[in-house]
Amino acid sequence: MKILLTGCSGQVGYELERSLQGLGEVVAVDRARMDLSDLDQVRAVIRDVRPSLIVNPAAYTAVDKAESEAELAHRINAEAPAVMAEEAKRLDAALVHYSTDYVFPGTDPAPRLETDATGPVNVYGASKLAGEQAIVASGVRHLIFRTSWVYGMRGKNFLLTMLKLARERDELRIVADQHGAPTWSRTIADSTATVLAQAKAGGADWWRAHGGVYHLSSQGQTTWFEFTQAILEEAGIACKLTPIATADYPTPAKRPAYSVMSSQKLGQDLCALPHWRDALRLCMR
Ligand SMILES: NC(=O)C1=CN([C@@H]2O[C@H](COP(=O)(O)OP(=O)(O)OC[C@H]3O[C@@H](n4cnc5c(N)ncnc54)[C@H](OP(=O)(O)O)[C@@H]3O)[C@@H](O)[C@H]2O)C=CC1
Ligand SMILES: Cc1cn([C@H]2C[C@H](O)[C@@H](COP(=O)(O)OP(=O)(O)O[C@H]3O[C@@H](C)C(=O)[C@@H](O)[C@H]3O)O2)c(=O)[nH]c1=O
Repeated sequence: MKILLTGCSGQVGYELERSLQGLGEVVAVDRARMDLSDLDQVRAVIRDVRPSLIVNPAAYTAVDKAESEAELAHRINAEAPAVMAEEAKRLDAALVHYSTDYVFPGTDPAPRLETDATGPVNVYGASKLAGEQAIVASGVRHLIFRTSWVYGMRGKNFLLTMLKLARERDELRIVADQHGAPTWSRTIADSTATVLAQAKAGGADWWRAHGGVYHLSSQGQTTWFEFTQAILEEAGIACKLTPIATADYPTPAKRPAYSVMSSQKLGQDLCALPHWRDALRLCMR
């Protein structure tokens, strides 16, 4: 199996480059080799590499900035995946793509299922949903993993921001009315590899039976405030934490109040997922 992996400098891409090694030859490309805002280049690289599988964790992930860069976010998160899908189909290859809890409006306080109605409340979420829809519409063999609140010990993420701020400030004010499930980048990469090992063994029949959209988030749920408490507890850092309302932390992008997803479908069919608190402990150790 020849795997074209995008975004290998990102949180998930970095972990995937390691996790996918046992599955075949991994051709990992970064922005310098394949810029997702250049659709001709995306097409050309795929035609040059001729993969049997494309794994695409690259994305425009700056949620607030996307509000003022909607066109760029849409090109990277929707149009580039559409080109990947089209080219993968031409090659009879499969496509693994990542999406987000932010495709949901977050108004209903029950874990979302894959079959639930979407309705993004910000530009980033809308661009990611458009990417999902383009892939599904293309008819390519695909897996779309919707994940949430991704963190790890490298890259740009909430955990590293909180560790930095807690060392610099006496007090942190953190929103306590947005609910979600923090998910370690390594959990995403290892789960992807587990599922792809099954796909490799099962061939075309496997994709017919199991292809589609899956929620891939850690078990349990929390708020950004409680997540910060847990991070500082693991790091042994004492800093005053004050819970605040979303309204007291104005941002350019609106965020869903409740974006917990049920990963039961993935857990039952293909791969068990850890509780967010256990994964956080493991990550920080
Ligand atoms: N981060 C999160 O909290 C969440 C992420 N997701 C989804 O999971 C997936 C992985 O996210 P994550 O690893 O956290 O994201 P990161 O922001 O850590 O990494 C994004 C990657 O995309 C690359 N990239 C961005 N723009 C371009 C471009 N124009 N051309 C080529 N590469 C580009 C970045 O390259 P460079 O280093 O050069 O910028 C980087 O390698 C994405 O699909 C994201 O939407 C879903 C839910 C939560
Ligand atoms: C820095 C900071 C943030 N916050 C709030 C702002 C926001 O509501 C919440 C999270 O902040 P962030 O901007 O780090 O997180 P955000 O960029 O919204 O994270 C999202 O990223 C994209 C890519 C996804 O797909 C989502 O699943 C989700 O992980 O924390 C505070 O309350 N206090 C603070 O000091």
